[in-house]
Amino acid sequence: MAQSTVDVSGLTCELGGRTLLASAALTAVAGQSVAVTGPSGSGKSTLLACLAGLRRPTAGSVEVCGTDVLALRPSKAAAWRLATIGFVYQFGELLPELSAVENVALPLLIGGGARKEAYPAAERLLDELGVGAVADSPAGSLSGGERQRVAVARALSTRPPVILADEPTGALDEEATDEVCDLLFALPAARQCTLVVVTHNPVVAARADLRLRLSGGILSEEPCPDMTGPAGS
Ligand SMILES: Nc1ncnc2c1ncn2[C@@H]1O[C@H](COP(=O)(O)OP(=O)(O)OP(=O)(O)O)[C@@H](O)[C@H]1O
Repeated sequence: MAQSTVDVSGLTCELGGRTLLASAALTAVAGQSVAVTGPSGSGKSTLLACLAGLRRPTAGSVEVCGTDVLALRPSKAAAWRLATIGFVYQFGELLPELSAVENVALPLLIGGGARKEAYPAAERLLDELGVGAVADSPAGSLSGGERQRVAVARALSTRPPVILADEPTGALDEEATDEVCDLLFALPAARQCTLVVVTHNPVVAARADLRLRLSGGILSEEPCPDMTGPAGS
């Protein structure tokens, strides 16, 4: 069996007097996609923050690609995160004054990469993701769909084994949602990475290999939805 890239157990997180995660468990392997749904405020983003070592849980263990995330020293955590995790957020969170290619090259430059390698690599990624034509456009001028594709390219720039996407299609119309989903859900197989997507959209969640729901602190597996009926058609 493939080795887990994400291995979480007993994850408990109490915040503001609420138990957002009560002994949650999650295991995912390279090549697998996971969707997490649940009511607003249930703690989905908090779960991602725990996976990335950005939030310290109250209890439990978080292992990502063999690293005990909770044991990471603060001085090592940022470099580990840069190499291991790519983030995609709801509004892209690109730097609007920088061009698309500059945004995508940035993680490579921050990681100590040379400009002469970072920029061609960023351009290649933008081409691969179908947004090569906007490489030199300021990120602030892009459409929602273009912005999210560029955000995915940025997340992939350091070739991380884990991609965490928090409502990556939450600001997109149906057509752009489909396009960005096509791109995102192709990543695990194409790049042998693990994708964890937080979403409110059941159509997006249905595309994942593993669907989890977080509600009342309980993270539980959801059965494969029937998308053939009137509600899903
Ligand atoms: N630093 C904090 N201190 C106290 N409460 C917090 C803190 N950060 C987040 N919360 C609360 O924790 C709860 C869970 O937040 P989180 O963003 O993880 O939920 P979510 O499921 O991702 O929500 P949404 O779907 O609306 O994005 C919310 O009620 C939020 O207000």
